[in-house]
Amino acid sequence: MEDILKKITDRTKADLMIRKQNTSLSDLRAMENYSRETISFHDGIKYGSGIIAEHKRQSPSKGSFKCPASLEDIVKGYEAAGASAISCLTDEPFFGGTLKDLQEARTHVDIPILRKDFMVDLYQVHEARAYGADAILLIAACLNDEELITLSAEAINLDLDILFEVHDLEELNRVKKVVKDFKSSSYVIGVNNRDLKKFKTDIQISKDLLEHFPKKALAISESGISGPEVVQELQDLGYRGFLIGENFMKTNDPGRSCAKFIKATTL
Ligand SMILES: O=C(O)c1ccccc1NCC(=O)[C@H](O)[C@H](O)COP(=O)(O)O
Repeated sequence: MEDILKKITDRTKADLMIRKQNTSLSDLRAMENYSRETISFHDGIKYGSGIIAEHKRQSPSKGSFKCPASLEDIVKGYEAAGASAISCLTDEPFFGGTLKDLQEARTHVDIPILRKDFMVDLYQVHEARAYGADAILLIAACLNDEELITLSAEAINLDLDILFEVHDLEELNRVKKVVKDFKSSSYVIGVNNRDLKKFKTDIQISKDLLEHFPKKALAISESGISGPEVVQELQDLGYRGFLIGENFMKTNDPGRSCAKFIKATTL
């Protein structure tokens, strides 16, 4: 596991001990969103613009984005722009997000929402459900094979879609072993273009890995997508989804930036 991921997941595990003491599983199950009907993240991407627009206040690589817009304006703006889904960061120490952000976003939009966090424990899958997510992120680099299987089974059980994230062929092969036993053919695999050691992004990683994808997977490219021409290039290769944060959050009006971006990808 890369150092920054270890740092983040160590902190996540420590924070989880406190959250579990404060809020039991039955408290989570009693929350209103826990029993709502989820919206398909997979279908939202497959049949929409493919843009997964991210709400993130800060990141380890870029620091604070100092975006003056409110969460409400941002997520409503993303939906109005034609985003297929929203990615909502809920990690607080490194990304400045909260579960309350997820819960609030849910009240403002009707498109699917991905809980963007570092999932290492079944409890977090229940949190995602309780706070209004439709999908969770499972990062192969943070999980061993058994954990990947256990967390994905729980997500499916709770009607949550899964975005499996990989950085290289070895991780992709591990995810392929997990999804081959899935009854449903609707699974989503994302390639993260960010090198977590150097914090540099390179879309060549997406280009190189696509030929190794399982045929039925919906392919997503994540991070460092700098403009509509990159989306076009990756779309031509077979990518269907594009997870974009910085490009929108570094502007004063992320919704407007997203609208311009989506318009330019469909010209
Ligand atoms: O963004 C980071 O610095 C980062 C560092 C360590 C782990 C994950 C990190 N980012 C999470 C993401 O995957 C991105 O927020 C997402 O793909 C959007 O990327 P971008 O469009 O480059 O903001």
